[in-house]
Amino acid sequence: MSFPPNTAPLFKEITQQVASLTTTLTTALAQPADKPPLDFSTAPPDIITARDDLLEAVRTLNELVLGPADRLRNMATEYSDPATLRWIVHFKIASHVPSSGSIAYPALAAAAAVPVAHLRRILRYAMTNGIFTEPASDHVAHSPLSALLSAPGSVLDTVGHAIQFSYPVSVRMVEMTERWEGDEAKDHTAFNVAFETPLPMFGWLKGAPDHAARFARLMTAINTSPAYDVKHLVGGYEWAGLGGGRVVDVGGSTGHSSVALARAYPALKFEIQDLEYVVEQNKAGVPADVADRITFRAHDFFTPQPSIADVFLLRQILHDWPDEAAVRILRGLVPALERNADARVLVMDQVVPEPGAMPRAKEKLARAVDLIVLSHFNGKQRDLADWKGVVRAADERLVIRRVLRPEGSVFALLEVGLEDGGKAGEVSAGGEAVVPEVPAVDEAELAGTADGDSEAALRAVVDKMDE
Ligand SMILES: C[S@@+](CC[C@H](N)C(=O)[O-])C[C@H]1O[C@@H](n2cnc3c(N)ncnc32)[C@H](O)[C@@H]1O
Repeated sequence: MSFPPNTAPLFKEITQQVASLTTTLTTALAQPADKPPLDFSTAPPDIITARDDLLEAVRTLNELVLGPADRLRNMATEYSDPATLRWIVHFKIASHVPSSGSIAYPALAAAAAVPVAHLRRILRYAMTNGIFTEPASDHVAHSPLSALLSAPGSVLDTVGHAIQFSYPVSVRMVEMTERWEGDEAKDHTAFNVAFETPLPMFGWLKGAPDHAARFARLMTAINTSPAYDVKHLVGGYEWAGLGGGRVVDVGGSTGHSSVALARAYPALKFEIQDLEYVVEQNKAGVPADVADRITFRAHDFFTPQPSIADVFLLRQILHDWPDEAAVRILRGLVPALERNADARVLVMDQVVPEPGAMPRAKEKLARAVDLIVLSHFNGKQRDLADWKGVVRAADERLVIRRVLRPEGSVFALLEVGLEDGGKAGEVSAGGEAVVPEVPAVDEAELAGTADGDSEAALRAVVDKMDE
């Protein structure tokens, strides 16, 4: 028996990567070699890439050493990791452990109101994952990991939401498929099975204030992280070229995108559209310096667009919806595009890469988000073929003219317009244009392929729903 031949070279490569990253951290960041930063998210891009490469190499080495059978066994049997974490978070164990020193198991059990026998066995398993330590016989103390679970903060919010909300949903995907066989209704999901409710997730959250508040904090944290920053919208498109044009921010929520754009482009005017109650909540909150150029309008985006504008912005809207709904939202904008030959739709959302096109860890994360939106509310993270499918299904004259990828942004900008709008390819790219000029290519790519077939099927479904 031996390890695969590429094991030793990989180990050597990892050693070199560790040495190089350590040097970079100590010199570039003046970081003591024995104390690496815990949070790499704010590090310069080259350091993040070096760390990603190292993690990928370590993962590959781990897989080589394990071999196929043990890799599968590990994947299948590590369910105790999330299960114990869920128990610890649910009973708020970490908050009862002192920040320094330790506490005896019976005292900790009494403080958390749990049976000491369960506590001891579950914590001793968790300790093998580095959560808590047992520095003296029958005493529990914090580890760096458990300390993060002891007080409110973004780590506890992320872990708590994942483990108490999404994890029970994820294990119900079998029932979702068996019960609804791929039906895309928002109330036919693994969430509905796990939470035994007929309500769609966002409707259910309205009646669950604790879950809703944590979810809102999490969304705020994500939306304010660098990859989601609204600066990518502001700098990623040729807004200045619109002169004194009008932008409709469809599903604009609080209007933070429009406010940022209004500040950067003093000639532009904005209308923020959303559901009536959202408009009522937000219309008084527009900052005074841009208030004269921003208006609100209650509008359901499943109905025809009433406003005239140069740009209809759909930021983080369509991924919330299954294909048939995304098609109806886009279709609602077509009359507005017909009214103004210069008008375009700007979709800011993720474009999932082709399988294998990015490092595995990143691809895994992107695909995990896709499974979350599928299992929770029948949403969809789309690749380019999916985007082309929904766009063409909305109206056969509608095309993706360009896909712009602002550097550092998790989202791409898809410029969508009517084929006969006469604007294709005229505007220079504000980021990397991966599809410089699309219509003819789209037709060829879609025709006769599985995507073309699904687009036709999709259009038929939506046409039927419209009847
Ligand atoms: C994920 S948020 C995106 C908000 C904003 N565009 C952004 O980028 O942060 C989705 C928004 O769509 C709005 N929305 C949901 N259903 C809607 C509908 N039928 N018509 C109009 N807006 C709707 C929600 O109220 C929410 O503000």
